[in-house]
Amino acid sequence: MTPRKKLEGLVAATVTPMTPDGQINLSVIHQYVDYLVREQNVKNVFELSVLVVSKTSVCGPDLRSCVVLCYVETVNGTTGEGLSLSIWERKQLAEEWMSQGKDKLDHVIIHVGALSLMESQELARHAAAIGASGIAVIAPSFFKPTNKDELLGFLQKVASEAPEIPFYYYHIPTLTGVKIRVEELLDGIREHIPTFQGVKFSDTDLLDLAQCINKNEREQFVFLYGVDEQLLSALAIGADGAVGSTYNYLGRKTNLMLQAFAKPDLALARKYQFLTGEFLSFVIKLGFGVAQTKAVMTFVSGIPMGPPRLPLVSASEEFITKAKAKLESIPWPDGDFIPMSVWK
Ligand SMILES: CC(=O)N[C@H](C=O)[C@@H](O)[C@H](O)[C@H](O)CO
Ligand SMILES: CC(=O)C(=O)O
Repeated sequence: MTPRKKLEGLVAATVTPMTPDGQINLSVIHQYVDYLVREQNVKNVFELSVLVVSKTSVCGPDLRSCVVLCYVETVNGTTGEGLSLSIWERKQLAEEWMSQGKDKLDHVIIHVGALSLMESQELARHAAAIGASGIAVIAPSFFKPTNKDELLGFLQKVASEAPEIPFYYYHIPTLTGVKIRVEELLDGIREHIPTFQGVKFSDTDLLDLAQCINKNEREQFVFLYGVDEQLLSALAIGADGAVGSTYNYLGRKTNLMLQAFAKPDLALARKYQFLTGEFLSFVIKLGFGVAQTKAVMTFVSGIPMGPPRLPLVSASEEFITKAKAKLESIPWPDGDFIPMSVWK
C-alpha cells in the first residue's frame, strides 16, 4: 500500500467474483481494481476534495492530508459474501486484492468476522501478515453477544491477533441481529482494543451515530456510514465517509455529492442523494441484495461477477432489464449518464 492516509471518503464494498459454476474467480480482480480506480475515478475527482467539513477539528495543522480522498475497498464483507466463503477462499481473495491493489488503492480493509472466534483470529493474523491497511469485524450472529461486554470480549480477542493494524467494528444489526448500541460499545473501547480506529455504521439509527461522533471527538475515531441511500444525512451529523455496495458503480456520482456537500451546495448534494435514492428505492421494490448488486456491477462494468453463492440466487433477467433501464434513465445533474460496460 502507498503511505497510509486517514480513512475517509468512499469505500467500495467489493463483491466476490465467481465463475458460472460458483468458484471464486480471482482472475478478474485486476480488472476490478482498475475499473474502480479509473471508471469510478475517485482519485482524480478528489484531488481537490471533500469532507474537510467534518474533520477540521482533527486535521490539525496538516489540513492537506485531510483533503485528499482515497479509494479503498472492503474485501470479504457482506457484499463480498464473506460469511459464505471458506477460510481458504477468504485468504485467497484477500491476497489477490492486496497484490492487485498495491500501488493503486490507498486502503484495503479486510473483513475477518466469522462465527468461530478461532477462524476470525486466523483471518486477522493472515490479513496483518499480507499487509492489509486494517481489519473489520461484524458481531457473531448465530450465538449472539447479548450485551456490550460479550461483544467487546469477542472483538478484543480478534483485534489482539493483529496488534499493528487498525481495527474497525462493522455494525450491521439488520443482518447480524446484534443491536447493541455503538455509543455504548465505544465507551472506553481503546482500553480494551488499543488498535480501535472506527466503525462501519450500517444502520438507520442516526441518533446512535450522532452520539458516537459527539462523544468521541477526542479519540479521532473514523465513522463510515453504510446505508448508501441516506449518506447525506450521516454526513450532516459528521460521518467521515461511507462504505457501501453502490460505490462500485455509483462511486463517481456519490463523490460529486460529497463535493457538493463540502462546498457547501446542499441543494446540489440533495439532488444526487435523491437520484441515488430513486434508483435504490426502485430496485429495492424489485428485491435487492448482493445477488442483484453482482448483476448490476456486471452490466455496468462489463466484468463478469458471476452468480452469488447459495442460499443467495442469481438476479432474474427481468430484474436486470428493469434495473439497467432505470439506471440509464436517471438525469444526473452533471449531465453524464452512467457509462455501461465500457470496460473490457
Ligand atoms: C445491507 C447491506 O448490504 N448494506 C450495504 C452496506 O452496508 C449497503 O451498501 C446497501 O447495499 C445499500 O445501502 C443499498 O441498500
Ligand atoms: C457493505 C459492507 O461494508 C460490506 O459489504 O462489507
